[in-house]
Amino acid sequence: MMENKSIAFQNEMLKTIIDSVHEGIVIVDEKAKIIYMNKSYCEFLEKEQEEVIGKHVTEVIENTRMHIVVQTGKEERADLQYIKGNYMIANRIPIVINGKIIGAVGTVIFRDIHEWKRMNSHIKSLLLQLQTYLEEWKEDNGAKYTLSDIVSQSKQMEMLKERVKRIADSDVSVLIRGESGTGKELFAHSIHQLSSRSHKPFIKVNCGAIPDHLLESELFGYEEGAFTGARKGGKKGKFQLADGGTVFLDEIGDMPLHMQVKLLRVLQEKEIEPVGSTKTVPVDVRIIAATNRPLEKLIEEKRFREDLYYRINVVSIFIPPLRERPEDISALVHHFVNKISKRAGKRITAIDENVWHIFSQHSWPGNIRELENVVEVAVHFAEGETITVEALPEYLRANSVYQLQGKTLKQLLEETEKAIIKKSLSLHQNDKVKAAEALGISKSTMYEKLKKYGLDG
Ligand SMILES: Nc1ncnc2c1ncn2[C@@H]1O[C@H](COP(=O)(O)OP(=O)(O)OP(=O)(O)O)[C@@H](O)[C@H]1O
Repeated sequence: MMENKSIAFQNEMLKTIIDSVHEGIVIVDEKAKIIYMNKSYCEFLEKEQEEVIGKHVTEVIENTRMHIVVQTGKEERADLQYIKGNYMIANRIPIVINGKIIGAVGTVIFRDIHEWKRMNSHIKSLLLQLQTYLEEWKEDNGAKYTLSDIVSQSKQMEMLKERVKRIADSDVSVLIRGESGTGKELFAHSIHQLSSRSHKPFIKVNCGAIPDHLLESELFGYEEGAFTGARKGGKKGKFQLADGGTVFLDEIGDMPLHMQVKLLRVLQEKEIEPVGSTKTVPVDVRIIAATNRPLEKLIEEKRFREDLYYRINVVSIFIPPLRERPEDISALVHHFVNKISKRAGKRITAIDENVWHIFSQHSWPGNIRELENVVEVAVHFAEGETITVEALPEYLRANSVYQLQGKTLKQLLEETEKAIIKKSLSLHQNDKVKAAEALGISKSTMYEKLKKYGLDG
């Protein structure tokens, strides 16, 4: 029993090995009937394994000599064999047990390495093309981010992520609110990724960026001849392209009223009517909308339809501005420093404490997008491996001077003096004499101040 099991195991193991190699391998018995042919060989000959097993080898392989090897018992190595328009290198080895020939093993590979290389580079270029298409497709149709791309440490954001996990898989419409640059688009991508629609397209429409007269055809497509300049054969709109997936309506607060009416009808009827067509087309999409505009106020002013508001606002997600979650700043800065320094080929190992101070005092009106831009500038302008205040954009440095935080005039003056001395030293490659000269102070005063501010190390 045990022995049987091990034979079955060995058989399976051998089959797996033989099938996993690139060479073509064939095994024949003493009558030159095929006992086994591996996958590569079958694929190359365009034959099925079941169909070749049991057949005489000459019926299956052109110009073979396997039937001769089982008679002569002489191995043949590196023989050129012409098969299916290719010269192959063939090896044929008899299997001998107790002096008796019981079969033979044959292997074939492509004749020369150039041919292999040519094939290889052909395949590589095909793969590259495929990759490019895939990336383009993903760019247009795929969600690029998932929840793990949303860097955060604050309680508010962690709770938000939990909420997103809970609602993502249902098909309800989600309205994402938050100031510009808070990460609304990131959340929209993540919701799609977590939903059962994730393998279907995620299509973004920037309602604020498309001119009024084009928005309808962008969203719902058009028929051939719908207007002058219309493409032959018409064009599919974003809703049709997203069928089965998600449409992300960014800046929905900027959608013109006449389009709001049409959008509402589509959401209610679940069908669209392409421009210039009289027929409707059913569509199955989930809606995620985002805005930084005060929709309730727009409703009061009759600039946003209340019925549409209720339709898209089944679940609403509010992303707090960065100034309300300062705990996230440090994690975000480290994340962006890593990302940007890698891309810029720079090594950044530290961030000066004054930089952290400025970051914690700033109100970040542009939220994470602003923070990312600031880090980008800082990484590029950093001299050496530390990001210092000098590398920050001018407006942040200027603002920081007016951050009094209950400090005495003496403290503020000292902080400023220290920053100026550091700047002068860095401008003069740490040459203390030159830095002192440039600031119009004596050498001894310079040394005194360096000691006072702990800059003499
Ligand atoms: N928590 C986060 N972690 C990492 N990157 C973030 C985070 N939040 C935002 N970002 C980055 O900040 C930038 C702005 O984010 P996003 O475009 O999602 O903001 P938005 O709220 O949609 O802005 P807008 O309203 O202006 O369209 C993007 O580059 C995004 O990758």
